[in-house]
Amino acid sequence: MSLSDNAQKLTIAMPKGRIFEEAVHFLQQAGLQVTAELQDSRKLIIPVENASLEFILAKPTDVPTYVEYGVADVGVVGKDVLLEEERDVYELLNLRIGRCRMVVAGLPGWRQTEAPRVATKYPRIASRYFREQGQQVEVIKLNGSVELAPLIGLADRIVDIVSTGRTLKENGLVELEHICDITTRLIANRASYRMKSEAVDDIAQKFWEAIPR
Ligand SMILES: Nc1ncnc2c1ncn2[C@@H]1O[C@H](COP(=O)(O)OP(=O)(O)OP(=O)(O)O)[C@@H](O)[C@H]1O
Ligand SMILES: O=P(O)(O)OC[C@H]1O[C@H](OP(=O)(O)OP(=O)(O)O)[C@H](O)[C@@H]1O
Repeated sequence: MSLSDNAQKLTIAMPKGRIFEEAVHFLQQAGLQVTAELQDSRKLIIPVENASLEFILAKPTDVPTYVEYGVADVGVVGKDVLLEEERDVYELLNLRIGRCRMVVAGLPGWRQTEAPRVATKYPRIASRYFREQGQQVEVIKLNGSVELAPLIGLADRIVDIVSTGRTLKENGLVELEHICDITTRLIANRASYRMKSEAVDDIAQKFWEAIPR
């Protein structure tokens, strides 16, 4: 049964920013009628004509929040955000897009110091990683351009995302430890997964078939 025949309206939270284009292309590959409005408009709520679908365009870090609270039934979001935000949602699919990796990085020739400082956009991921490594660190939360921290003496190391490695290289930093690989995921609200199971299963099936293999 197609979504348009399905009486259950589905709200999908989409991540604005870096992976938005890739996510929109994925939706098109999954056969969803994505209009140019989804890409060109500044609107944040975009209904899909003739389909029981509605997109909300959110900051990536907020996608799991909208899904946990049920104002979005499903969401497209990076695994880094899921690991950092720890929201109570179902993770349905690894979409295998938005590929990158979470690493520890710093200046070459870095040496262990007493309780080193680690700067990151991901304090929970960083704290958990160093705890698992048995290392005591002071985590400093930043909201972006994290590579600055070792260059200006704010921190000894950073925990951040890398994909091409260009930002690290152009700032004279090197990868020191690999934490985990990151890709984009499809998540669902727990109640929607039961109450709108037909519509959620339908969209999950369409996404499953569109996953690059
Ligand atoms: N360099 C990268 N290469 C590939 N994917 C990335 C990269 N950086 C982030 N991502 C993925 O894209 C998602 C969104 O990243 P983006 O930078 O757009 O969000 P953000 O950090 O919330 O935005 P902002 O940088 O404006 O604060 C991340 O959650 C991650 O999964
Ligand atoms: O390995 P690269 O291809 O150079 O990508 C890595 C950069 O991408 C992300 O930054 P983003 O552009 O998302 O901005 P931000 O620093 O504000 O997070 C990440 O924080 C790194 O800075």
